[in-house]
Amino acid sequence: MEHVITRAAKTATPATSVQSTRSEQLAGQAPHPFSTEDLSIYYGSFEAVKKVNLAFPEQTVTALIGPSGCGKSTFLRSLNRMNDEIASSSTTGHIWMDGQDLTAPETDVIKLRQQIGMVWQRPNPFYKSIYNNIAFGPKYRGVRKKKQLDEIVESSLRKAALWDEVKDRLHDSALALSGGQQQRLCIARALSVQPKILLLDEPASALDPVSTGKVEELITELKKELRIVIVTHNMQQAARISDYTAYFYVGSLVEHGKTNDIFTNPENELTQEYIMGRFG
Ligand SMILES: Nc1ncnc2c1ncn2[C@@H]1O[C@H](COP(=O)(O)OP(=O)(O)OP(=O)(O)O)[C@@H](O)[C@H]1O
Repeated sequence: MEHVITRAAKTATPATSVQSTRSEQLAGQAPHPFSTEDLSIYYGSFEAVKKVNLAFPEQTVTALIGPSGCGKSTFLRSLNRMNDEIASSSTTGHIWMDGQDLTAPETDVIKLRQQIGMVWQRPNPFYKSIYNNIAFGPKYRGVRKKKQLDEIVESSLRKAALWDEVKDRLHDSALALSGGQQQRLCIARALSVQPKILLLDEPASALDPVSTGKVEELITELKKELRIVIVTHNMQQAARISDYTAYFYVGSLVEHGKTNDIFTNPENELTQEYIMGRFG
């Protein structure tokens, strides 16, 4: 059974992280199937993310919100070890997935990034055909049979709600697609290797309202199969699509709880100010 997620105390300040540690919360229990424990992330000696404890329940969307520079993207990128690519970055604490500590040096990060897919703010399709964008990951994993690849391409594009728009031009360049279609293609590409978790870093911020709506619908559909973690500056979007919201401020997790509670009755004054300011 997944552990209950606590909300932060009303009076605490972000400087003294308001989340209790997992050892306090969950003494004697196994780690949550996908969670962080006292996760800190540094650039050199600068602590960009401070001892964050956060759990992501199955079949839910968690929105990470907060002012610019508060560590949302850094935290998100660390979940599949993408932050390792930044030379000055280092991590303390733990990221748990199914009992494994993903921060362990022996973690196979290539495999990990198949299990925890990521979609960036700006669509970044490969300079390849639509088909080959999707088939790339499965081929890399050893799928060779054309029939099997065809099936993966179709099912991934269907899941990303793009199949009907591209089924007659699968061998055209992916770069000929609109921005919104390219972003759904990037989601389909992440889905092609059957991830358990999808990380989305402001996936709709570069899109027009119609494309944004399609991506939001897609997220709501995909959460039936996946855990989704999304960074967004768009409060309406967070309120529409997420089940849980985590508010970050200068690297600390200030408050985390059910989205409806966070938006209607935030416990921490900082959350309240941010949400009122952004919503009002
Ligand atoms: N590659 C890097 N090297 C050094 N410092 C970095 C790097 N990336 C981010 N930072 C710093 O870490 C802190 C958190 O940045 P991050 O991008 O995670 O914040 P964010 O909340 O996602 O911001 P935004 O909403 O503007 O995208 C900031 O002070 C930022 O300047």
